Amino acid sequence: MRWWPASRRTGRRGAMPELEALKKEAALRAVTLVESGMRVGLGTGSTAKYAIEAIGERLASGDVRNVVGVATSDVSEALAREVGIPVEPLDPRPLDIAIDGADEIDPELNLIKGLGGALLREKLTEVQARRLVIIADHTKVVARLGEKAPVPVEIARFGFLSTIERLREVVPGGRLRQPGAQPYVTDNGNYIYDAQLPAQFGPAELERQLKGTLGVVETGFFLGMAEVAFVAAPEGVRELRR
Ligand SMILES: O=C(CO)[C@H](O)[C@H](O)COP(=O)(O)O
Repeated sequence: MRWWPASRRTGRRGAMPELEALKKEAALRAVTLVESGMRVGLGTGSTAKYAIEAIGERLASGDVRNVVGVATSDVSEALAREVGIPVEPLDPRPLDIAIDGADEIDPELNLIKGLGGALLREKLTEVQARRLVIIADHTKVVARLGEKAPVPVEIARFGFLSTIERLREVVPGGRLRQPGAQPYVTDNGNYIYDAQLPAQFGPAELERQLKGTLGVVETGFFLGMAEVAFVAAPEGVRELRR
């Protein structure tokens, strides 16, 4: 584990609320790993947004050249284009690096992702990255997954009530994500079921059971995928490795 004192990286803090400033610090640290010519997986969420903006700034200043992004959501693709990052669709070639946020990070760097709704495209993209770099503020670090966040499970719309019944046999607690009158719809046209994790469970076994449930498209468990996490706290940015 390594620390960078906050003052050495960003100097004076502005009026940005503290957590936002921390997310940005983590993002800026990760973006130093982007080099000219790289194909970069662009994550989704309020932390990944800072990384996308910073990559755009590095391209605009000429600090790096010929960087191409592969976006994990429609929102991130739009932002990437806005800040001048050329975007390509995902194809079978490996990505040099992917930079993304997370909802929870355990000591083994297993993750819960998908509270932002992009888990399927994130997993499809990031599994092809030579390095998955996670950026987060310190509130995302937990001793065990499920401490604070549910695990989002993307499910097909067709027959979703039946799928939820089957899911409840695996994880009794949980609910369909429904921010308003209608369920939340992912970029892929699916719904999300936010499953409350039992107190005792093995993430790999639960992932296997969830993936084996008819109607489940993908889960927000990202197990054994992240190489490093840059976690920003008031004391500085910690580098966590498995
Ligand atoms: O997995 C994600 C989106 O699907 C995000 O990376 C995750 O929800 C963290 O988001 P934020 O940086 O806004 O806290």
